[in-house]
Amino acid sequence: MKSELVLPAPAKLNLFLHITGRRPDGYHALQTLFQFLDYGDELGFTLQDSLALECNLPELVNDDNLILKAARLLQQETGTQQGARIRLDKRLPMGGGVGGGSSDAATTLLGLNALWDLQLSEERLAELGLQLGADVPVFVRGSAAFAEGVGEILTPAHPPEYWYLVLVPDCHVNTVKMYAHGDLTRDTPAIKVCAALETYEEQRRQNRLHNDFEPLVRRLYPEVESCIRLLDNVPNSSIGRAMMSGSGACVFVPFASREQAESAKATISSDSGSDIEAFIARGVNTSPLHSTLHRRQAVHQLEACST
Ligand SMILES: C[C@](O)(CO)[C@H](O)COP(=O)(O)OP(=O)(O)OC[C@H]1O[C@@H](n2ccc(N)nc2=O)[C@H](O)[C@@H]1O
Ligand SMILES: Nc1ncnc2c1ncn2[C@@H]1O[C@H](COP(=O)(O)OP(=O)(O)OP(=O)(O)O)[C@@H](O)[C@H]1O
Repeated sequence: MKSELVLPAPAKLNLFLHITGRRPDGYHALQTLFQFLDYGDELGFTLQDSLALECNLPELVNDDNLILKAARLLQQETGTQQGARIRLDKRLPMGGGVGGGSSDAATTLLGLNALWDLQLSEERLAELGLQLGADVPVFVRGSAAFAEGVGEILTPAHPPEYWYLVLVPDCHVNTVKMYAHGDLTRDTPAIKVCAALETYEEQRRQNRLHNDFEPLVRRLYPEVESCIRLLDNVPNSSIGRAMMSGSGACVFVPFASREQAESAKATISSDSGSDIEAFIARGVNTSPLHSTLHRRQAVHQLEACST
């Protein structure tokens, strides 16, 4: 039986997000700090003649799925005739602002590049990824980063790797609609990359970080507003205030340890008496996708040495 290449597709958080302008093509100029979470979807890749996608959520199996788009883009780019059975175990909330679809696309680009032995550089894969979505390049590069442009100009960053309690409000926020909304703030002054990175932790401690989507999304989606209030008002040992990721809906709050995040999660579910979906994950500056691929490469090198 052919073996399956199993790879993670981690979530991301936007630790802050500024919209600094709108380009002539309608896309928005951003400045944002991306960090990965050690939590996400799982993909499995097995060689076969044709392309096929399987998923625990059957409604995600369609031609618009970014996984199939990424696989076809690689076939077009390289002319390869190879195919694959791709298994998606979907765990990340959709329309959650944690980049699930984009991460799946990036894992597919890196996974099939390895499975089909295409030898494309990470730089080329990031360029291909940008054709699929503005959030794909950071997942391809695999390093926490300060991002500019539409999110593709990346400067590696090393924010503290806190534990996060992430609440998943019971609503889907449509990214395209939020970017198009008349009330969105689009004129946050641009900051210098070195200043942004040097002062990040101090700004965070002083609760001075912000996400330009947040006021609009809180106003339009009461579910998001109430999750942020819940995180800010329930007594807990968080080390900062709650913020929203991307264009929403997920909101997150940092803790110094997993235990503290677990205990806040328990307090929130008992005090609020609600069953809001939540998960705990660690912020990591190297993508779990890249850690897995590096381990796999090291094992292959060891095997090659011992034969
Ligand atoms: C909100 C974020 O998640 C922050 O990281 C991203 O900016 C969204 O990235 P994404 O979901 O990968 O977005 P894409 O799939 O590339 O674009 C969807 C739509 O969002 C709008 N869009 C996206 C990114 C951007 N910098 N400006 C935009 O105006 C465009 O109308 C675009 O047609
Ligand atoms: N593999 C995929 N997984 C999830 N959604 C996908 C996928 N491929 C395409 N989509 C489509 O993309 C939409 C948004 O998905 P996603 O989960 O990436 O949103 P998001 O977390 O808000 O992303 P972002 O933070 O990049 O704005 C979904 O509603 C779905 O229609």
